[in-house]
Amino acid sequence: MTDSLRVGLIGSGFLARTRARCWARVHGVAVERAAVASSARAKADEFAARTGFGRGLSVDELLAEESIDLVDLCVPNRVHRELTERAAAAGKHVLCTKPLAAYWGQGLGDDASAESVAAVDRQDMYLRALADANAMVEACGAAGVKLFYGENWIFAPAVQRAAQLQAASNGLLLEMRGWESHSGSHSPYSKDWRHTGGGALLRLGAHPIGAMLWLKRREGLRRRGTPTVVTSVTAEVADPTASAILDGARTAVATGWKGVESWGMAVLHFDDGTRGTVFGSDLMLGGMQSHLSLMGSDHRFECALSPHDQLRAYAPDDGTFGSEYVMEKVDGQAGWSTPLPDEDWSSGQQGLLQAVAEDLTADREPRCSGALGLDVTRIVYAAYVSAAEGRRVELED
Ligand SMILES: NC(=O)C1=CN([C@@H]2O[C@H](COP(=O)(O)OP(=O)(O)OC[C@H]3O[C@@H](n4cnc5c(N)ncnc54)[C@H](OP(=O)(O)O)[C@@H]3O)[C@@H](O)[C@H]2O)C=CC1
Ligand SMILES: O=C1CO[C@H](CO)[C@@H](O)[C@@H]1O
Repeated sequence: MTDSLRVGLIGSGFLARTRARCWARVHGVAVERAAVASSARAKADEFAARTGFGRGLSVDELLAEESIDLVDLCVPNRVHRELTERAAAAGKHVLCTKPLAAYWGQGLGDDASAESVAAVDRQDMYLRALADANAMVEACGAAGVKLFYGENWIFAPAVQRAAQLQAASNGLLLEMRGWESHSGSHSPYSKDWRHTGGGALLRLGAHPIGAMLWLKRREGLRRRGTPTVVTSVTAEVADPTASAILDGARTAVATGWKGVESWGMAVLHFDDGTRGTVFGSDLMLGGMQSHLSLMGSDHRFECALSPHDQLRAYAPDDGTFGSEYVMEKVDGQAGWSTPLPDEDWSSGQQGLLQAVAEDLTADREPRCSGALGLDVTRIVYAAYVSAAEGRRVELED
């Protein structure tokens, strides 16, 4: 048991910026923001200077830095496995963001096109992605380091409080509905199977899937002494922006997806007969929409992660509030808006890092572990099989 933690960050993009803010606010554990590495050393130096996150290093240097305890991976899905294995081999604990693993063209060669990756049979994708997720869990186990799965939804205060109230009720969660949606990712990697390994269902739907698995697992353990798990999945995916009819129409949502879906839905069938329905969509204007509805036998919760209306603002024009930020994926200020008072808190990013720091320094089981990430990967790729083959997929398949 220690009370300090030295963190190395890999990546200097969107998530890395969020993590840099959140690591600075962890309390009760002395977190040293030791170093950052990115695809290029210059980017790491610039990130360190801008955010105050230690110093810039190359990835090799960061992994060789003996004093770093935990590596926080904020890099495209394509490199999650490789960097997790390298960090574990270097004796470092790992926090890997969602999705834990993905199919981005393993086995096709470095020059495979986005189209050839997209054409791979979904069963093969399922097996490859799952093999990677398993390998990550095993590598960390063999090295004796912890693998944390970075699912922020679980630590959103709204979800945490709902889970606490649910535990206090007698009720059973009968139906859950969750979605994360916006109008298209900022990341150029996200449009391409070769980097992301899927579309909206993987990139956005992974969040509600993670939260649902976590909630039903807890509920099962509490009510019947065994985790409630998903046994089969039914799903649909599509890219409605590829429609020729869209040509010439005014379009504010992202377009140009390279074979990945911009919309996906999956029905999770739990072994107690209850259901979870998940949506991931890049077709929803109006900023980040993250919501979880929990319909219990004697209760109901509406967890509004984003937006929520703790603060509503009106501005006659863009620029009324200077260059102030409103919320994720909202660029303008004009009209009514919902500036989130503390987005890192309400999204659960802050709570996630607090939990990682506490679990590591207390040397206890991660509250959000690689095993959960593995299950999410399994469900997403089973969903892709279901969507491709038009059938319900049993997870033993
Ligand atoms: N709520 C959440 O939990 C969120 C999770 N994510 C996840 O975070 C990951 C990154 O996404 P995001 O931050 O949006 O993407 P960005 O494109 O904004 O950032 C990715 C970063 O990784 C760097 N990078 C790419 N390849 C390597 C490599 N081999 N070694 C070191 N650095 C590398 C990139 O450098 P360069 O720009 O030079 O290529 C860039 O700095 C994804 O897995 C995504 O799913 C993302 C957003 C939110
Ligand atoms: O939460 C999120 C917000 O959007 C990003 C880009 O689509 C996702 O990668 C991420 O998981």
